[in-house]
Amino acid sequence: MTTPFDHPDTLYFKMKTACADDWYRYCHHEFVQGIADGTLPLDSFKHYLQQDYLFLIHFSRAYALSIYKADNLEDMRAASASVAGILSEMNLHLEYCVQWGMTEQDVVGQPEAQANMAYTRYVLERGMAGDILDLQTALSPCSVGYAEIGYRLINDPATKKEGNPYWQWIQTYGGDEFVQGALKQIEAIEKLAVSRYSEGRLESLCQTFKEATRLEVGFWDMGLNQSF
Ligand SMILES: Cc1ncc(CO)c(N)n1
Repeated sequence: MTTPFDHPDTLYFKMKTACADDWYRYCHHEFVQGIADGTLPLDSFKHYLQQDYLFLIHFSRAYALSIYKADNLEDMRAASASVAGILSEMNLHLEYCVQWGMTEQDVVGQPEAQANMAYTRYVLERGMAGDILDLQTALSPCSVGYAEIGYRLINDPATKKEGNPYWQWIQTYGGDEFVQGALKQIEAIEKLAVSRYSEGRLESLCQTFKEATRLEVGFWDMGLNQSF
């Protein structure tokens, strides 16, 4: 399947293909398959979604750091729109939680799973220790990966649509708004690369991208196993 995310001459594509095996494990994880065919145990999804709510709180902090680290006002505005996008993505989670009789207070009162803490703090650390390109690289497996997954599931005829309890999730991440946000993220990296990329940085950037991708795999595992 050709996707809007795969332009071979982008830095994003270079970093993704440098960790192709990990990327495949992320995008084709058993958890994702269970969402696609509706067979994922509901308790795994509930655990995942509550953890993801906590994830998005820290993830929006990391995106907020990209406002601080931006090179110019235009990039600050774009980063600010991304923060707003994440804070509205959280509404999906709350809608599901309300159906399960949970309030926002119940969700934010949950302990944070280790896989969750590892991922969000890793991204924040890359952003604090590095520059804006390191930070945007650490953020990208999250924002682009979910769009790639959602886009594939929406367009795959094998995906169960009717009666799939996870269809709303698929629609959120495969929907136009999220996909456009992901394309903006790829563009943002391209734009930063003009002034900040040199070949000497490639290895370290690929490492950051790969670690974030592996942490995404760990996040699905955490959901599936309902672990803390
Ligand atoms: C763990 C994780 N990765 C990516 C996204 C997409 O924003 C999300 N909601 N959660």
